[in-house]
Amino acid sequence: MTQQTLYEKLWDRHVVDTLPGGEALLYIDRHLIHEVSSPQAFASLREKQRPAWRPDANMAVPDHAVPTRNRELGVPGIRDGLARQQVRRLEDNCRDLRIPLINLTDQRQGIVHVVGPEQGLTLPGITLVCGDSHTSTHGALATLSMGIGTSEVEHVLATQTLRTRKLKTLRVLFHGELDEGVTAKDMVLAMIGRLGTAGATGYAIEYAGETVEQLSVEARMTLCNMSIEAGARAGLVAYDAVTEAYVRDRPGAPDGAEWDQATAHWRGLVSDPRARFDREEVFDAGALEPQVTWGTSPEMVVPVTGQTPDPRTLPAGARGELERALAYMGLTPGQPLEGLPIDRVFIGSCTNARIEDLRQVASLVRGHRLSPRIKQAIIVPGSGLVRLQAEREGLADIFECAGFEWRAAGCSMCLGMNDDRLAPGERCASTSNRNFEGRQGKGGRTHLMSPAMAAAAALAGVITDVRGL
Ligand SMILES: CC(C)[C@H](C(=O)O)[C@@H](O)C(=O)O
Ligand code: SF4
Repeated sequence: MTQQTLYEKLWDRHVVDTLPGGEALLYIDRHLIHEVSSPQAFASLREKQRPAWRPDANMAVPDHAVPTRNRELGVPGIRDGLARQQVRRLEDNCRDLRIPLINLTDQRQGIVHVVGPEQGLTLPGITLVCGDSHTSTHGALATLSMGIGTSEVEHVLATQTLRTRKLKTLRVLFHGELDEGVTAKDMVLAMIGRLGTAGATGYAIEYAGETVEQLSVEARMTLCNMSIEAGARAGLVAYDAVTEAYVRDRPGAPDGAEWDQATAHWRGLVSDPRARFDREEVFDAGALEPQVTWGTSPEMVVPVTGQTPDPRTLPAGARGELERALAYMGLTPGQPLEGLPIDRVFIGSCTNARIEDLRQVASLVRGHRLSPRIKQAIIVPGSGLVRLQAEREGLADIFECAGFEWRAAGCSMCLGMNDDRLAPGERCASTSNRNFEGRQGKGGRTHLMSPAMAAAAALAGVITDVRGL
């Protein structure tokens, strides 16, 4: 029997046609929509008077531009005019094309990549796209998921298909047991550190090995989420009993006889034992330390016990990027990361704002107070349902007693498109996925890390090794 990788199986089952020039037409089972990347697509369809081909295959939710305070005010409560218009336009567009929308005041609202899996809109074996690069997140459920551009959003709305090229396959194997305080975030940051931000360009990454098998679906989402930060278009984890337990009873999951049929099919969503990958990378997860980025790209990452690099160790022509990053970050060559004073803490984003992330933070900050050095520490749940769950479990009280601000769901300070921003020069311990210049606000300095490490930084007021807490 031919041996196929998971990616190849998902691909073959969705190809509608092969096109001249090496592209294929791929059937798209699920399309998720947010307010930032969709307006032109809707406008163009309106101009051409084209309807949505399958409105019910879509789901829209505003997340990027939404405020994380005063949410009871709904859309009129959005202070920024542009943001208000974006959210309003999403509502209007969905009404016009009869596309289901989870609106701002709906309890299920949240970051599109948190909402999809939570609602069972993301299912094993399907193809899923969204006009957002972190759509790779959904691959944690053995879903072929990819970020697309605005013109492709239009194409998917109109035809329920995507023109795309087949990716190469990269298997990233993690062996060994993670140390206490070391998480999926550290695994993926270490991977990006080794591969570089363009290291997996043109590939779909499948995460495998016993470390990955031991991870929860939420942690697998953290891995898949940041695949794009290594240049990969998609991330995948094979279907197993962990996946099955996660999907069961989700609102969009099949039930009754359909559940049995579906799971019988889903159990085949694994790479065959002798399937050939185009490339393989192996990591010793047991030797991993908590990771922290020091620079302005996710690949500029070191273990927390490490230090910033020294550009002088590179040939003269190659120093520019490091020098610029160090200058922007206000750091010097060879400076240790541990002990670096932090101004703000952001715990949130589609990488790390699910309930398990919040439980981990709560377990560390319970009964403690934020360091007086910290100007502000915010915790932004990935969805309204995560927020509700955290409140039920008493986590929100723990956060507030410790001095954190407890907010409503959205992308928040992951990117400066809403009210939550860094001021110039401020240094932030952040659980998000991008540390580009100005990403969290003009002149802001971002250090990416796990929720556990961000919690440790909040208590210590400086970057600190969570293993010592
Ligand atoms: C605004 C949106 C299109 C963008 C993305 O594609 O990823 C954003 O979510 C991000 O994280 O930078
Ligand atoms: S949380 Fe951040 S990375 Fe995720 S979709 Fe929103 S802006 Fe993009």
